[in-house]
Amino acid sequence: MEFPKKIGPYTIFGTLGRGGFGQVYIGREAKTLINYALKVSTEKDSLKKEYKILRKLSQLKSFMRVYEYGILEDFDFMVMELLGKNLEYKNNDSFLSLQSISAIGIEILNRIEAMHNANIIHRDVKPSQFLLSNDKTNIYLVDYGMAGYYRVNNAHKAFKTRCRFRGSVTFASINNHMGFKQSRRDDLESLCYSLLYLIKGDLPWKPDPNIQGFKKWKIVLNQKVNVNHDKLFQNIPLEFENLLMYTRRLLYDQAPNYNYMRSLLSKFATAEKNCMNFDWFLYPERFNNVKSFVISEGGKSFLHIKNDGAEFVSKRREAKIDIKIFRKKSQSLEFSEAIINSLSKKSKKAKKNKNSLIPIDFSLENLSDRTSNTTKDPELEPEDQDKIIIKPKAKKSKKAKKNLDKKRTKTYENINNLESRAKLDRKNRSIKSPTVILPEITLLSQSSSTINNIDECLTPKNTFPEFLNKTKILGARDEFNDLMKNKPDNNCCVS
Ligand SMILES: Nc1ncnc2c1ncn2[C@@H]1O[C@H](COP(=O)(O)OP(=O)(O)OP(=O)(O)O)[C@@H](O)[C@H]1O
Repeated sequence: MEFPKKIGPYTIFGTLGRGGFGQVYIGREAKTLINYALKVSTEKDSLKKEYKILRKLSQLKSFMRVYEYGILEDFDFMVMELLGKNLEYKNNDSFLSLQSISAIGIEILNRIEAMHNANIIHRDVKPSQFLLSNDKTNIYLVDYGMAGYYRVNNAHKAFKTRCRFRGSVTFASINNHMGFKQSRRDDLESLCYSLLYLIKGDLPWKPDPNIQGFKKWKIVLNQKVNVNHDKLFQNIPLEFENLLMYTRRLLYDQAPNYNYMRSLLSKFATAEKNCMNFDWFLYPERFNNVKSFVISEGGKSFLHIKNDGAEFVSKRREAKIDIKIFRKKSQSLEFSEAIINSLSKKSKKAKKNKNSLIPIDFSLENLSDRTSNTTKDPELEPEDQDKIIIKPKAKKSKKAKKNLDKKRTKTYENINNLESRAKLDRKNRSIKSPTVILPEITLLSQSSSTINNIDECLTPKNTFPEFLNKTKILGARDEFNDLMKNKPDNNCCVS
């Protein structure tokens, strides 16, 4: 696979993913030897909006850090924290357990809630956007290429019909298929399809690869609407059906009850710490294809040890570690706990300059370097973050620093000050979503009709524009149907 050898000061040595809007490469910063994920697009300015949104979100806990945006002659690029593998099933992957999937659902729900509280909707939620953190204790939601603001100046954006489809057809909400403007509910419906995919390993609706655009969306819409629910949720706990029905019944600008959704999922994620429900910690033997390890020394220098048969070879220098003990432990839950404990003590240890040992899958796809976490302090104020962009860890002479800065400003334009983040941050803090504690739904039968009488929303329905515009919506649906009959394959923007 061809890829550019160098982007700005980054040496590219692999591809992490390919999507509709460009490529994501793995690159190493020459001076600091820190690995990053670099998203590249040949379409001018196409990454700018995503970068701005990521700058805002990266101030929040458990969101990917983004470091800089560069403009080169042929393409734009964005430098991000390098994360682990995504949760889309590959050929030989064994399916995750219900316990693990529920925990993943809770994690992503937490990310979505935090994002919604920051006035942002994702509009492309799917398992390939769920990425493991480097220590595998956390799940991140990535790719904000389709994201946008659903609320501006504390007012929800107006409802609209005949909108362009956005997102991925398999995981899109029905309202998205219908051409209705997306809001918080659409992210949550897509989350439900993602969880269903993780449970079943597949979804029954299939876009035909030979059919593109408008027609593709029409066909999948029909499949989604007409799917037999008993079959769809066969052998799956009722809570997952409730979850989907709840998100489908949310109104356009209704504040979702994230607590209710979490309560449904938490029935299956029983371990005290959410990450302890993950299969890679519960059943490490299923995931023991770990080929190498990264050892951090006080958060500064790193050793890569390759598992070369029985021999362990350090890439840079010899490691003084009893690998046998480590391997033995890695097969057990005890080891998982050890990781988590070591992580919680990580910052203290870094200060004391003691060694910590973290296993990392060394395949290119999963390759990650914990140093990428150390470039920025997530606890810093956004203003301070700006000041230390790609700040090398190693101490440099003043002259060397000056030369490096000069070189960078020549190569690409840094646009980190595109907006006043401090202002946005203040706004964020003042907006809090209402929390509605609801009684848990107890269902007697598998039929979806049983949940029809339950009203999770305390806000009267007739205050929602969708209700007021019911006639308009029905009209739009008819219009949409007519359009689908007559229109050729265009008016689409999605994969
Ligand atoms: N920070 C990262 N660290 C590691 N891998 C990443 C990172 N960001 C993205 N990837 C990998 O690259 C893939 C594609 O990235 P992304 O979704 O951002 O690109 P895209 O062009 O918008 O894709 P799509 O069209 O599928 O939505 C992801 O599924 C993930 O596997």
